[in-house]
Amino acid sequence: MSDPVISLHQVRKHYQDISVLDIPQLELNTGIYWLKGENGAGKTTCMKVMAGLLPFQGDITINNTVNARQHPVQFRRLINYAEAEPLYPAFLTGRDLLQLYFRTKGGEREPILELASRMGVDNFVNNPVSSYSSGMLKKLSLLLAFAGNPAIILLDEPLITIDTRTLEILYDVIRTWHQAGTSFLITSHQPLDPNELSVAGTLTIANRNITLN
Ligand SMILES: Nc1ncnc2c1ncn2[C@@H]1O[C@H](COP(=O)(O)OP(=O)(O)OP(=O)(O)O)[C@@H](O)[C@H]1O
Repeated sequence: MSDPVISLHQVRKHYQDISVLDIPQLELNTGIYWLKGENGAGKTTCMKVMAGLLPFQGDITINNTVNARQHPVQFRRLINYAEAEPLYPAFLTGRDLLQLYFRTKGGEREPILELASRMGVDNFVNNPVSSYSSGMLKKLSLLLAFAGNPAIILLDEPLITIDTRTLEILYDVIRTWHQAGTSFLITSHQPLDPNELSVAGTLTIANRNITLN
């Protein structure tokens, strides 16, 4: 059997003294996963913890070798995260952010520039993000999530805000990247369309823990 793309061991997260996550063990093999749970269950917190954006207790490892604490730079290059409601410094342009991601995440630029053109991000990439609509911001954040050579991409509510044409492109690019070996963890309050994505498992977050079905 292949190594898990990501494994969590004794992962705990508190906000002040309130416990939000207590995950004894979770291992995901390569695939596309749907992460579901009620409002406030901890989906966003879990993604931010996995992406190395929030402090936590415990261990998270990618590809069985790259540990969030021991190899923080390498770890963050292997996991990308797109926020449900992205916010960026108002004065930056989409192009500034693309350049920043290219520098920090590495990887080939050409596929991302092609995707920018396909998604229509090209049309506004030189404008400051303060001028973007919520859908434009969402498109930019989804585009940035594909930068570099991530082993796993975390998409927080990617299906909201974007128009139907962009949704088709998103499904298509998820399928293409997945065929090339990238895994996905996707939160959505609606089930992922089985005609569009073949899901390896459903993760349910409840009572601070995650179960895989
Ligand atoms: N910065 C914070 N400070 C304190 N508590 C927080 C903070 N962020 C989230 N929480 C709490 O952590 C819990 C989990 O929140 P989280 O945003 O992870 O849930 P979620 O499953 O993504 O919810 P939703 O489906 O509503 O987006 C909630 O009880 C929330 O109030």
